[in-house]
Amino acid sequence: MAKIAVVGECMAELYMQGDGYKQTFAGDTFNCAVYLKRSSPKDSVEYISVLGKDSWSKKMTSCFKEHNLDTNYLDFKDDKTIGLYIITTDNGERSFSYWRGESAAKELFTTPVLEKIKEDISSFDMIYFSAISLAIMNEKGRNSFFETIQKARETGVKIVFDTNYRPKLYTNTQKAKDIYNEVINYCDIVLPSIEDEEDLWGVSDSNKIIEKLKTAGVKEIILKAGKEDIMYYYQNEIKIVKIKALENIVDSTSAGDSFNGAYLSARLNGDNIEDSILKGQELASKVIMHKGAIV
Ligand SMILES: Nc1ncnc2c1ncn2[C@@H]1O[C@H](COP(=O)(O)OP(=O)(O)O)[C@@H](O)[C@H]1O
Ligand SMILES: O=C(O)C(=O)C[C@H](O)[C@H](O)COP(=O)(O)O
Repeated sequence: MAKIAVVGECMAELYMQGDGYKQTFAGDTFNCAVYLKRSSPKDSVEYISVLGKDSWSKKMTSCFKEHNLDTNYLDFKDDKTIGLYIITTDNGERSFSYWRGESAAKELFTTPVLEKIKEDISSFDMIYFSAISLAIMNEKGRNSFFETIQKARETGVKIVFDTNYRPKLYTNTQKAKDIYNEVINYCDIVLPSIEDEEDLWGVSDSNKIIEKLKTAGVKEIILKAGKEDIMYYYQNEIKIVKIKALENIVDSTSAGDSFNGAYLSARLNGDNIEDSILKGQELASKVIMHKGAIV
């Protein structure tokens, strides 16, 4: 049984259904955690976050449990709550509006449970987080987090990063670049997407994107590119996996997160890179044919 720690923020999610809105819970790291757990139910997937003590935070905790996520390192802040986002789609391509000002998750890696996390962190096989997890943390939390993953990595824990770039979470682009440039030095596996790289760096050359991560010491890189073929780097080779492009998708929300969940589950269970990419692709192809992050 593998043990995976997933660090980040889950929010209330709203999307149009019929004449009104359907409310669920979602957030990039949570989405990956759910799909990872579904893909390998025997593995333990621990969702690490900070919630409030209000009724919405309680509903969210129940939702984590319904998805069979472990919740041993959740913390709960007085006078805080959870964030909210609404999905809008245009020909299936999603965009988001956010309300996350009072979100307790901004306190990640600053609350009392941090001591327990630090003590236990080397018992995990893998730690997964995203650029969104890093962007919502305050400076103190991010520094504690970086210290924790560096120590964990020294004991053999695999560190996995999804580059999900959300400009609204930064006061300026340079801050996002600085965080990215630091964190890639601490990672074993990075799961970027061409769209994020273009948005943050203005770079769409796949070889350049891979070269930069490789130079930082990343050993496994899977470059997602929507409906385009996937380029990967592993054991000093760069290769391409062909994918079947789908037209007329319903909602691209969570394409990357579901891909990551199925991919990592396959890797943890001994599949090779190409088979794991195909499993990620297969799941993402189903998810984008439905509304919402969790289908
Ligand atoms: N239109 C599509 N047709 C087929 N597969 C897709 C399509 N859109 C996304 N995918 C799958 O989902 C993965 C992640 O999509 P992408 O849009 O690159 O990530 P993100 O959601 O992080 O922006 C892709 O690598 C691919 O496997
Ligand atoms: O944007 C955020 O802060 C969220 O967490 C909301 C969404 O659930 C994810 O962004 C979906 O992620 P993708 O897999 O890239 O579509």
